[in-house]
Amino acid sequence: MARIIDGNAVAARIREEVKAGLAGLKADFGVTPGLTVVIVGEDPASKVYVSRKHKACEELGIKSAVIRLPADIDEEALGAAVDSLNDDPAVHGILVQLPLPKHIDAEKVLDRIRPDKDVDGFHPLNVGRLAIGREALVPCTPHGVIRMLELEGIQIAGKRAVVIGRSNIVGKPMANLLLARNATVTVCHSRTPDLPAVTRQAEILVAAIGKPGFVTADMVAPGAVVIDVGINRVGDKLVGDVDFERVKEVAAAITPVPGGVGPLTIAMLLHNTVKAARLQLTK
Ligand SMILES: Nc1nc2c(c(=O)[nH]1)N[C@@H](CN(C=O)c1ccc(C(=O)N[C@@H](CCC(=O)O)C(=O)O)cc1)CN2
Repeated sequence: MARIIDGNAVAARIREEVKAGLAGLKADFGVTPGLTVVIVGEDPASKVYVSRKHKACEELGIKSAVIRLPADIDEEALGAAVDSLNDDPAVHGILVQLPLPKHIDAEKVLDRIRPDKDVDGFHPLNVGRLAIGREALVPCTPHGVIRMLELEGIQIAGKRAVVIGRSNIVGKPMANLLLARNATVTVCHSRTPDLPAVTRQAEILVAAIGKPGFVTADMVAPGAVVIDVGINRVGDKLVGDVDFERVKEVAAAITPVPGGVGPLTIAMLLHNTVKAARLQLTK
């Protein structure tokens, strides 16, 4: 049976690293970094995630603020709120919680965040810098997966990695991060012919599709490392994109849902907030 990777334990180790980074910022510049999260509307899951982000900041000693805006706010008013955070020197990190209401063009709003305050790493400048191997603020979830592999002692260089899903938030940055660490990377998606034949080649398989139980045991090579990025609500249960119970019998290591990749998203946000502050202070 596979080793079950404990995402909460990995997140705790990352928070210790962030603590050291915070102490370094204090010592070098006398600064405590500030993160502001903007949430629009009343999506229940988003509210939970935003309050977890706030709590995680407070626990570590990062200044945290949450701006709550009504669901019917127009795009320009939301953009103006971002502009004022861009101009506020006490705010080192800005995050607009997704999803946004349908009438708002999320891309336009995210593009308005100053790239050096873009702690989500979604701004085209950060996306491009990551793609060409330059220093960047990197999306939290895929960066968390990389840190998890590293801290768990799982080798990436020289491995065949397959990423299922090509979203801008997870799939594409995940592929770029694995490539930057010298994996041989294949990205699969809804138009990939014979997807199981491709996934069976993977030594590291990352599932980021958003379909409960999509990855079945016959799609996984014996001894593979399986990382489940899916967070799907089925009834009152939270399940991943991987059929955990069966795949764990085939894989060498696997992440559960909940308790796998999810906790790393917030830990890496803390990391990015400290990194953003340092970027701004050393300009
Ligand atoms: N601006 C952003 N919006 C969203 C992001 C993001 O990275 N930036 N990611 C997701 C939501 N998200 C953070 O915002 C997030 C998702 C899941 C978890 C987490 O800890 N999951 C736990 C279980 C949580 C539960 O019980 O509901 C787990 O998997 O163990 C944290 C943050 C979409 N929006």
